[in-house]
Amino acid sequence: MSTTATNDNLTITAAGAALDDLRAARPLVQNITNYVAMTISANVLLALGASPAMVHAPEEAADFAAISSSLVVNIGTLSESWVDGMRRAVLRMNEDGKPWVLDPVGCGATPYRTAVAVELSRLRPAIIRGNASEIMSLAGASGAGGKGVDSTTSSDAAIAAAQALARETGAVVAVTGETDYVTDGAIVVAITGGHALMPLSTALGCALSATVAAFAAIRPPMEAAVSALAVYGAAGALGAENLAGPGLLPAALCDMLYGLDAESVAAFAGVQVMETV
Ligand SMILES: Nc1ncnc2c1ncn2[C@@H]1O[C@H](COP(=O)(O)OP(=O)(O)O)[C@@H](O)[C@H]1O
Ligand SMILES: Cc1ncsc1CCOP(=O)(O)O
Ligand SMILES: [Mg+2]
Repeated sequence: MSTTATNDNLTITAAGAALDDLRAARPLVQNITNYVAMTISANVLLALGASPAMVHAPEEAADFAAISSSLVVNIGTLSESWVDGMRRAVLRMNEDGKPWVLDPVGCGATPYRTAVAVELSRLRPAIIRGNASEIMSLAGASGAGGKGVDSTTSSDAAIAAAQALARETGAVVAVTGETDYVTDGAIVVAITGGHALMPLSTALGCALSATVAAFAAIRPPMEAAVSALAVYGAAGALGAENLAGPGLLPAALCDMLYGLDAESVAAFAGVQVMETV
């Protein structure tokens, strides 16, 4: 595994290679996620070739972190005991030098949710992945909008906030929408793919954050985030191709992730390095 992301690693070809490596490694991914997202996140990870486990109790969250390759922390249906489990798990991951991903679901919707998202973002996540309203709110940017857990803002409008958040936290930040963007505060990478039906099926963003955690187990943060978004975007585009609506999309997405190869990733998604500050 390379330890630094150069622009050579931030390509659609590198994303296809990362998918092969992920299937070979079969990492154990701990998920502290919400009630809505648990089943689709586990199915997406299994279809990709990773091993999911949903473990959030404060009594065991840190012990499970000790045996996991990576962790996703998702605040979708948070309560104080869950947040206690999150803190314990991330501290253990940090102690062991292993990556974890933050999904700040609904950041900005309530003061409690925002405060927890801000606190977790300062605990050194490797990657933060959210929709445009969540990332702008977490960055303290004006005009974040947001409607509960849904974005009311385009990802294009959130690029500067994502860069600022990356600089402030040291995390790689992935902001998703019609076009996805990944930044370490300097480089910005645009990822195309996906389908307009995806935001109409609940928890596909959460399952994407779990996917980002799986790739973080085998790649450094920039490359992990870009690869995960490209692979997921290709599977989403392929899966939604002949559907009448969003109902069957989660199943189609899993089928496409299961069968995806590097050629299909390159055909149905794109990766473009936009700028280096
Ligand atoms: N209009 C769109 N066109 C294509 N893909 C989209 C669109 N909106 C969201 N997606 C995709 O849906 C997935 C979830 O992203 P998003 O809807 O932004 O997150 P969340 O569910 O957390 O709000 C990502 O893979 C993203 O690229
Ligand atoms: C509907 C809902 N309510 C609380 S968490 C959640 C799922 C959100 O999933 P996503 O962020 O992937 O749309
Ligand atoms: Mg979300």
